Formats: sequence, structure tokens, C-alpha cells
Amino acid sequence: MVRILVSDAMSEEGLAPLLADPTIEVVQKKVTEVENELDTFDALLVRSATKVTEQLLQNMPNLKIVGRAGVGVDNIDVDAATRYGVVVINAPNGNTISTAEHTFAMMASLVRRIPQAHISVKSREWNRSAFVGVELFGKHLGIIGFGRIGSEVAKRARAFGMHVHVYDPFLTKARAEKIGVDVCTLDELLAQADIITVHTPLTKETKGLLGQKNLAKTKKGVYLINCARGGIIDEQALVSFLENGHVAGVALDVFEQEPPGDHPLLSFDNVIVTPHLGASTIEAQVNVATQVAEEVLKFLQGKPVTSSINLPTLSKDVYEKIQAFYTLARKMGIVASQYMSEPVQEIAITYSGSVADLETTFITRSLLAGFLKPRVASTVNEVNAAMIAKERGIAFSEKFSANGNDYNNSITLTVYGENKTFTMKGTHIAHYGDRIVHFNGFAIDFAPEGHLLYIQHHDKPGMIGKVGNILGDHQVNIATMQVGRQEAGGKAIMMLSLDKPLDDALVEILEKIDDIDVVKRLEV
Ligand SMILES: NC(=O)C1=CN([C@@H]2O[C@H](COP(=O)(O)OP(=O)(O)OC[C@H]3O[C@@H](n4cnc5c(N)ncnc54)[C@H](O)[C@@H]3O)[C@@H](O)[C@H]2O)C=CC1
Ligand SMILES: O=C(O)CCC(=O)C(=O)O
Repeated sequence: MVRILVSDAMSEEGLAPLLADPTIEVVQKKVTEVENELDTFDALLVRSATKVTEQLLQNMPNLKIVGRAGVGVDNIDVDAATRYGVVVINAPNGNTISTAEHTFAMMASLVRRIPQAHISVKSREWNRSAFVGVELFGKHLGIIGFGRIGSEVAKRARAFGMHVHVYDPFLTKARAEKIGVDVCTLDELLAQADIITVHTPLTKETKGLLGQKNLAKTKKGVYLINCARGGIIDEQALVSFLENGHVAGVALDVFEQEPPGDHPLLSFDNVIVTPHLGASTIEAQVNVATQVAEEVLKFLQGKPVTSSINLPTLSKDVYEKIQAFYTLARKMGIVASQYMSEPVQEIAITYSGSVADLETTFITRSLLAGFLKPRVASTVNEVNAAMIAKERGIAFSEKFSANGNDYNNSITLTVYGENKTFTMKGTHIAHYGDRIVHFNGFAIDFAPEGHLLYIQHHDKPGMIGKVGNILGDHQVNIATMQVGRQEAGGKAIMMLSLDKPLDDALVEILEKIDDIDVVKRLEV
């Protein structure tokens, strides 16, 4: 039974696909309520309250996937998750509209002073002259970060007759032209905007983006809105620009620390606030919970996920096309690692023929995971394979060739060790399976599966018989046998597939046979 911990409040309707699956047990409890059983969960679903720290990941050794029902993953230690081989997914667009609408509600409330007027009337006052606002019509709106939410805010702003200016260093000209927005530099935006709203993630670059220096470049009387992440507008700098009257008003849904406690910003009359409510609508919560529930279900069924933070994204179509090569590559990695039982410096992969046209990132990661698996104690999979290879000083490269070299498709793997180099070539043949067609300089044809025994020897009469007799005497049945040689009387190989693995003693006996140079067990 698969166990999923849902540790933050989440829409039941959204979780329905998981709740309906009889093979899955969904536990809806806080982490602190299940401390004794953390090691039993396969998946963890969170919003922003649960902090997925390295410590929590260590306490959940069985965890395979973390699903964030929302956009921002700043409550998840993604690097640590990657190191532990845990996939992190989010729900990137389920709450876009709600957050854009909230931003707009905040903007209208800010310039018309609705929260202040509301409190006044509730206090039995009727002071109309105290709450004179300004129109949005004709004002210049500066949008910093023009992704999903920023672009939805722009659409609404245009409907209100505002002039929209956008700053986003990653926005292509073509996309900006298509949407019809004025793309400008940050300095231009700061100088022109009457209202500035931020919609970036919180990163090293965006932390304090609107700080002392940049706030000084804004128009006197500017309004600021942050419905993205606390810290993009530096809170300390903001206090000083409110105190000196440069900033006319601020709307905040997010804070550097949440909840903000007794923060000085809360004492300004012209600062309006909400407790991180951007995504808090029934629709958004159903959307994000449904998105992560469906993705987690797909992942647990071994299907590709499309919204992963730390895995290459794969569509179903692409996944179906690469699936066979993904498996072949994994097996090649496992075989190569056992054959090259020494430190290696580099792994070079060449994709030839039809496979060269596919999305190979995933295939390469699969090969690396296969290669590293026999060498590392921790979990290694497509999520962390590239990182672990790097940590262990193993460089890897991909090359592509349109020519399949006698095969419709092939993957050639060259492993550079300290003392030797090893090469193998594999191909996938529809309705037939995975075949290794070149091994260590020999043309051969075997399936990389099960208990394999590789023997390198001199091409002499009777060698096959000697090996067969010894195995037979020790009750080891040979399922298949492939042979190859470079030239008559020269070096030759046998690749045997056995019904059970060989023990060390039998390997030693085989090694002692005259004219046998190498004996390797390969377990796939
Ligand atoms: N208040 C709330 O409840 C919610 C907040 N959010 C937050 O809103 C923010 C935006 O979310 P989405 O639009 O979905 O993300 P997105 O990824 O679609 O857009 C982010 C945009 O920021 C741009 N960007 C990145 N670095 C930048 C920089 N240094 N300067 C300017 N632009 C930069 C990116 O190019 C991208 O276009 C995120 O921080 C997210 O966590 C999202 C949903 C709900
Ligand atoms: O879970 C929530 O309500 C927060 C949403 C949010 O901030 C996000 O999706 O980035």
C-alpha cells in the first residue's frame, strides 16, 4: 500500500483521485502528528505551511515525491530533495487567475482606500472627505516579472485603461510583441510607473530588488504592491520610504516572515495587508490540489510528470517515444559499471540514428543512474544522477549522429577509467527488445538481462566446452550463450546468460582455466 502524507490543508475535491485509489492510503495530518511513522510515507503533499527541510527529508527515507499545491517552492529545500533523489513537483498555473485577481483587488483597494474607509464606517464614522482616492484609468502600471500572474495582471490593467510597462529580463521580444506590452528596463519602469507590482519568484537576484537604491528611482507618490513573495520589496527600505512620504501607499499579501508579528509596516495607515491570500479561493485550491494529486498519481504509476522542479519535463508523447531507450540506457549503465570496476573519469554517450532526434536528457540521466547504482550507497535515480556524477568527479557528455551505423538506432557508451577504456553499443529493436551489439571491441549480440557471465579468452578449440563442463558440474544452467572474436585464433569472448548468479568460488575456478584472461559477473 502506497502511503501519502498531506500535511497542509488541501481541497478534498482536488485530492479525490488519490482518495479514490484503493492502493493508496492518504493521511491528512501535520508532520508533528505523525512523527513516529514518517519513514513509511512514499509521497508528501504540502502548501506553504510545511517546511520541507533537509532534516524532514532525512526523517522520510522512503519518500519519492513532494508535491507542492501551489507555485512557489521556497518552503522546500529543492537541492536537498535532489540530493536524496526525491522528485519535487508543483502546480504552476492552478492559482494564477486567483492571484492576479487578488493583486487587482489590492490595487483597487489601495488607490481608493477601501480597507481604511471600511474600518471607519464600521466604527460608526461617516467621513467622506478622508477617503478621496485616485483613478486607475490612465495611470502607468509597472509590472516586474511577466510570467503567468504578471501577464494576467496586465490584461486586467488594460481593461481598466492603464498603460502597462513590463520589466522581465527573461521575456523574449517576440512574446512581448505578441501580448502587446511596453517592455522596458528596470530603470525606465521605476521612473515611469505610478503603481508598481512585483510578480517574480524570490531568488538571489530578486531579493531586495525594490530596496533603498531602486525605491529612490521611483516617482514621488508611487504605490507598491507585492502579492508574490516577501522580501522582493525590502521591508526595512519600505519603512523609510513610507516615513519620508515618498511612497503613497503599499499593498502586501506576503512578508519576509509569515506571520509578520508586530512589524513596523503594520502601523502605517497607508499600508494595506492580507495574510497571504493570493491563492485562497475555492477554485484555485481545487485546481492546485487536483494538479498535484494527478501528477503524484501518474508518478506513482511510473508515468512521466510534467511539472517537476528537479527533473527534465516530459510530455506523455515524448515519454512514450523515449521509454525503450530509457530502459536500454539504464541496463547499459549497470553493465558498464560492473565491467569497469575501477574509478572512472568520464562517460561519453553517442546517440545515433532515430534516438538522436529524441529528448535524450532523460535517457542520459537513466544511463548515469544505472552506472552509479552499484557504486553509491544512497538512492540514485534520474533526479540526482547528474549531481552525484559531478560530486564524484565523473564528467559526462552527449554526442549525436544521424547515422545509426547499421542499426536503426544505437547508443554507444565509452567509459574512461584510470587504466583502461571500455566501449559498448546497444540498440533497441521493436518487438525483439534490447540488444548489446558491441562489447569491449567485439561484435556480439546479447540481451542485457539477468545473470550474465562475461569471459574473455584466446580463440582455441575446446574453450566453450571447458566452461560449459565446469558450470554443469556445479549445477549452473546456461540459458543462452553468445560468442564473438576479433580474428580466428585471436582474442575472443563469451557472454553467457545463467539461470542463477555465480558464487566467488566458481569465478575463481573459471579464472584458473588456461587461456581465459577475464571473468566478470554482470548482474542486470
Ligand atoms: N500570494 C500568493 O498566494 C501567490 C504567490 N505566488 C507567487 O507569485 C510569483 C509569480 O508567480 P508566477 O507568475 O506563477 O511565476 P512565473 O514563473 O510564471 O513568472 C515569474 C516571472 O518572473 C520573471 N523573473 C525572474 N527573475 C526576474 C528578475 N530578476 N527580474 C524580473 N523578472 C524576473 C521570470 O522571467 C518569469 O517570467 C511567484 O513568486 C509565486 O510564488 C503565486 C501564486 C500565489
Ligand atoms: O498555498 C498557498 O495558498 C500559497 C500559494 C503561493 O504562495 C504559491 O502558490 O506560490
